Amino acid sequence: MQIATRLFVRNVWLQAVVMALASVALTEILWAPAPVTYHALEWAPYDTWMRLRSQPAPDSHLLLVIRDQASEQQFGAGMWDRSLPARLITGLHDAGAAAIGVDIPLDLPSPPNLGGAVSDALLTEAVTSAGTVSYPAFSTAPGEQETAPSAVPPRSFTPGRSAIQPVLDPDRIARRAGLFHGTGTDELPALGFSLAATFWQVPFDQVERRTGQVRVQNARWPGGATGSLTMPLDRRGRLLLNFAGQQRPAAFHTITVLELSRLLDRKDNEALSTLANGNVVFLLTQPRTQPERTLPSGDDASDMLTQAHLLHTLLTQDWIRELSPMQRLLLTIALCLSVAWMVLRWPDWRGLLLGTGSLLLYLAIGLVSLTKAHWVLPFVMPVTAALTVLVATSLLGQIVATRRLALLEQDMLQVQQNLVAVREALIYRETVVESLEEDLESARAGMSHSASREAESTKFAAELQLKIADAQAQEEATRQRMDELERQLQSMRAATIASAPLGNAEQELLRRECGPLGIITRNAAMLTMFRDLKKGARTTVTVLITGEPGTGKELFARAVHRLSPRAPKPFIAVNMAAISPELFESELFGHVRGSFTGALTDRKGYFELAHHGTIFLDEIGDLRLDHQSKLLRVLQDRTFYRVGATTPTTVDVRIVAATNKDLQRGVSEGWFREDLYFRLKGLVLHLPPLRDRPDDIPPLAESCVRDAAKHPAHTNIRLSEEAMTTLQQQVWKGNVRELLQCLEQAIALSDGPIITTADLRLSRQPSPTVAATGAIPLLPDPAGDVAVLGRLRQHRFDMQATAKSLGWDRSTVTQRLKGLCFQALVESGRDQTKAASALAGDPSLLRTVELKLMDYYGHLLDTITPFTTAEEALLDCKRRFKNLPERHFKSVETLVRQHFG
Ligand SMILES: Nc1ncnc2c1ncn2[C@@H]1O[C@H](COP(=O)(O)OP(=O)(O)OP(=O)(O)O)[C@@H](O)[C@H]1O
Repeated sequence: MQIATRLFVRNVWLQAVVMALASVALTEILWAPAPVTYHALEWAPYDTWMRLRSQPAPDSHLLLVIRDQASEQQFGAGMWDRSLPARLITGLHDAGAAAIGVDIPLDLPSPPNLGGAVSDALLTEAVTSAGTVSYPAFSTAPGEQETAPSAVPPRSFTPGRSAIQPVLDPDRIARRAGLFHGTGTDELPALGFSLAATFWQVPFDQVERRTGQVRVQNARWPGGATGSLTMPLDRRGRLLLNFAGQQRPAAFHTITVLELSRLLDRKDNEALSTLANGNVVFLLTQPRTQPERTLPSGDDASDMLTQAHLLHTLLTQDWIRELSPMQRLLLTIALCLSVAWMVLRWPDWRGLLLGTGSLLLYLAIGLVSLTKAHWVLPFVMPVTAALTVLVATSLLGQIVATRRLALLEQDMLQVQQNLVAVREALIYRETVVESLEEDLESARAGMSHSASREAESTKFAAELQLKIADAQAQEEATRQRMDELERQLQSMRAATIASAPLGNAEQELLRRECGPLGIITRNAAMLTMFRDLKKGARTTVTVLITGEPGTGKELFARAVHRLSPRAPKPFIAVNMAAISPELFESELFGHVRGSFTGALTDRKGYFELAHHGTIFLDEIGDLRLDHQSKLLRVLQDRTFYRVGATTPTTVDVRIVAATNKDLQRGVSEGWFREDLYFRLKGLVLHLPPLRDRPDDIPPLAESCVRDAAKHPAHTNIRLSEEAMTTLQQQVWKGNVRELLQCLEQAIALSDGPIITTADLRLSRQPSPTVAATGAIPLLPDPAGDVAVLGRLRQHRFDMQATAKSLGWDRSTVTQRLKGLCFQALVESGRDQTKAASALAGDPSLLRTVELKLMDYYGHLLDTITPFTTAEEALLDCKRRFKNLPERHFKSVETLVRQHFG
């Protein structure tokens, strides 16, 4: 479960997939109870397009013979005697009609008053002798009896009995027609399809039926060309209709029954041939009866008319295609996936914008594909699922961010624990190496004293050397592991710093707003000040920024300008302390030509250069009193005289001033004019020094290192955790400027990708920890032991790093620490914890020092235990600890005597 959560929290793609699938499933469930609304909305674009598109020309091979008022006046208003259609069919057949469709169900007999069996016989004879007539089979089952293309081998059809029922969608609109209806021996072709096949002269055994399509081989077109064609059907064998015109009979070529009858009466063979020869003729002779179907245009139509639209679609071969359910589902998932990914990838307003943009793009593609390529893309499901995913993913983004942070902290803790364990292992390995080296030294010393056992001693020394090499390799491996863990921890820290939002939402927002202005801070007081700055910037109020050097006064002054409506106009920064007194007026207010020697041309002063913009009067507290009065005038009414000018100049400038002096004190001590002070004191921002906001050190340092990493020379450069701690402990008198300079130097000097404490070169300014704890009363410092201890603490008792920073070899540092440990043990009455804590200074280093101390003392005890007297033991210790500074050997002596005493 834990693993799955971690995987989910860390993998944006996984989150996107889960969100997309969940949203699609949810949307399916939500729409399930409302199929009618769903269908109406889903097909709204298609229906609208069918209604509004420019009307395609009717197919020239399709003629509708319709029953109008004049025909009814002539032949009666109700059902007609079937001898009339019999006559029309024979006439049309004789005129060369390729196929004829009639709307009379021949299965049902005529009523006796309309000719009865005689009329039926006449019509049957006409139909049979024409051989190309299709008519509706009488069926009691209305509606949707279409069948999916089955595995039943294709049957042979002849024109004749056909089905005319359209397919109704759940919203009762007829948008499709099946090509076949019924099953098995009851199966009939749709009348429109039957007529098309007759028109193409396709024997029905040439019709191949497959899932999703019907293919017709050897179709013959007017003019003699032959070929095959494939009709795209849906899974249930239905063809989406491409309706002709306004979906009324008038959309086709038409002639009335009366007109046709008259042509036949007149035996106008030429006119008849023009109308019928080679064409399909639809005879609509029946009075309007129910049921009438609703078409996408909203018009009602008889089933025969719907068949005419099917025939029109087949003859024009202008198919409208739709996706299979699986394709629709995949498309919906793909859209949701892209929306979810964008929202998760950019968890701010950009994600929402891009997500919404993708949705709108999809809708646009859907409309273009329908109207230009005649593909119907799904609409309701993708839109609702994408909207669901947009909202749900935004919420998930927030939850995941919090969870990710919690996991990161958990991981960090784990890595920290590993680091502690590896550090301890390193200390152990260092000690092993050191002890072996001492043993080797001692063995070598022993060799010179007893020449008789020289061979044995040499062998022992060689063995020791091998052991040392092995121990050193292990130490190196442990050190590498530690470096790796430190790097890992470092990157986690960076991630936490970068991603951890501030607890307070308003402050978090302010923190983000600071970023683009170059201001990096997480400090609550600074952020509150930035909020005031933002408000003040919109007005023209004079802003006075105070604070120690390097706290960011100029940065804030620039922010005032950039957040004000004057942002596009100039920002002129003037260092008041740097202007020479003689040129003060000329620099600030400008001069006219010839006003003094060297004034060769007219020149604008800073105030004029800042016209409509902002003038930043830096170091205003350093202004001389006489200059203060000159400045006061311009601050009062924005008017001044150029040097040598007789007319005043007026400017429109926003004034921002800064100083690191206490102007209030200046007023009371008389070196700053009170009236000028009050003039400047519009909005006062006092920037706290860095020591009062240590929480700003990590983000400032991170940002500086991140900027450096953009440079190819420093790719992947990082700050070690230890270096970061050192930075936080440092007193930064020069505030942010000094911190940044220190880091820039460290970046330039660092040898590898990790900036270490040593790279910071902070030795001249020891950390408060060292400074505060450096004076260990037990250790007089004639030989610099305090300084060495300070350096050891600075490098967290890492011998190698300390030695490197001091420019010594490691064993010298080891001997110093060993001596210090023995001395501390003596002073603490052999209380190891007390001694270790006196040396560690910082509680976080206690464990490391304790381990070292225990090892050193243990080794001493191991050395002396085999002896029976202190003198004998000391003799051996002299040899074994010969590199220990003499002053520390005294402590060894004391410890040995205490042991035997
Ligand atoms: N909050 C901050 N975020 C990022 N950079 C900062 C911040 N504060 C100061 N700096 C940087 O520190 C340096 C000094 O800042 P700035 O010149 O604004 O300080 P100042 O108070 O005007 O100094 P001085 O009083 O010496 O003129 C600049 O490089 C500035 O970009």
